[in-house]
Amino acid sequence: MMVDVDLLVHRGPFTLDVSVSVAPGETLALLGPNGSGKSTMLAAIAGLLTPDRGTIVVGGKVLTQVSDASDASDASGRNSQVPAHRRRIGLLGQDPLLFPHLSALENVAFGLRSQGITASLARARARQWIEDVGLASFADRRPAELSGGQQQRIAIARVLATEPDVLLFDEPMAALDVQNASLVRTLLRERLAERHAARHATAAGRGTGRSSVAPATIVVTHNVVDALVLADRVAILDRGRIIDIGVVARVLGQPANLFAATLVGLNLIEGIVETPELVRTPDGRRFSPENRLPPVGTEVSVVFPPSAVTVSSVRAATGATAPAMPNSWRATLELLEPGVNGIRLTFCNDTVAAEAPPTQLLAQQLSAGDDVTASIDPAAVTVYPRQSAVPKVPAVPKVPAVPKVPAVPKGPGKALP
Ligand SMILES: Nc1ncnc2c1ncn2[C@@H]1O[C@H](COP(=O)(O)OP(=O)(O)OP(=O)(O)O)[C@@H](O)[C@H]1O
Repeated sequence: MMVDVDLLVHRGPFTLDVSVSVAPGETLALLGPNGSGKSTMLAAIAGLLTPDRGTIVVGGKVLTQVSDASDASDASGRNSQVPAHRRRIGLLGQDPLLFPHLSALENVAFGLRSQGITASLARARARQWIEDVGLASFADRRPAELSGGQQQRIAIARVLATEPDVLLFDEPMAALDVQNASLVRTLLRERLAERHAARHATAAGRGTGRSSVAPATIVVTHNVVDALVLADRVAILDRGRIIDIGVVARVLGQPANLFAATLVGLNLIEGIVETPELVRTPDGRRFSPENRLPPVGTEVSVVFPPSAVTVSSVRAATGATAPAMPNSWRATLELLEPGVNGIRLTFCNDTVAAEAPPTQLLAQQLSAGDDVTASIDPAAVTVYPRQSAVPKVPAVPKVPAVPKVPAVPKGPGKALP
């Protein structure tokens, strides 16, 4: 179902101030630095905390309405807060939080039972869901007899079985090793695609019949792979505000802020087009990329990979004066650390990073504290107009698409480790 969120939350000196809508069947990945307010936003949507002001509307039904700093349940009747357990919102964090004394099957059936479904029907549906997450032969085990990845898959079955109107995932893969994270991610993608195929549950004869509209999904993550695999749109949250939102390819493919750029392994500097061939940055760097530039005067983002930056010792440079050429600048090496494709170099008072093969650094005997000339390959520089404000991109209902080849085997005897 469509979820519309407009929130103001104060937590000590921190303020969350966000407004976002997610369409039925759409998955929004929420990315942002530590402490930017991602979990606070989910907690408010789930009804676990009352905002200082704002509204949360799901499928046209008002779940939270707080018009000022007064208590949400005040006597005036203007404000309202539907309790968390009556929200039809499925919340899954990095901890599966299964009941330890119940079997996997009973855990999944529990949520259905609490919706008033009879014991036998709840067990039948729970068994089907456990099959769907590839753990049919583990149905009678208790959580302590399951691996972390298996427990998380049972938790996914539990949350999906109740057919919530909104799904909230708070770093669901964060506690898993790489292999299990990949399995759970694939499983989530497939099960979400199924959920998003409208009326899937009803057509399959195991839905409650109430949920003919696909849920809106929000996934909080620090992992760019989660966004690429699961999301239709990405929102970047920074210090309690959404600083960018849009389709995954734009927000992560043409990053408009340092956080998104760093996440996808790129440098980003902001500048202004000074001449048809030249961009100048506020700190005086000049870039002359090979590609055509936007019109003179346009504020732009200059983006390039660390591997496109080469450094040479100023000691070794001939006639070493301040570099006058575009695409190069003086810097002081701060840190040398292992990188993805070599040694990663960072510089004093600079957000730019470089990456160089160890042999190149050894040949120059470079170490922290050395003054260097950094040069950039102009062919590797991308320049595009700067995103000045959060773009108004409407939530777009997703076209249902169920993957043809399930990556997670189903049914007894095919359970994954
Ligand atoms: N229970 C609380 N009481 C007071 N302040 C809190 C509470 N929980 C979180 N905060 C503060 O609210 C701000 C946002 O925290 P939140 O957990 O929402 O961020 P986050 O983006 O989810 O961070 P992370 O990526 O580290 O999980 C932080 O400044 C944090 O210190």
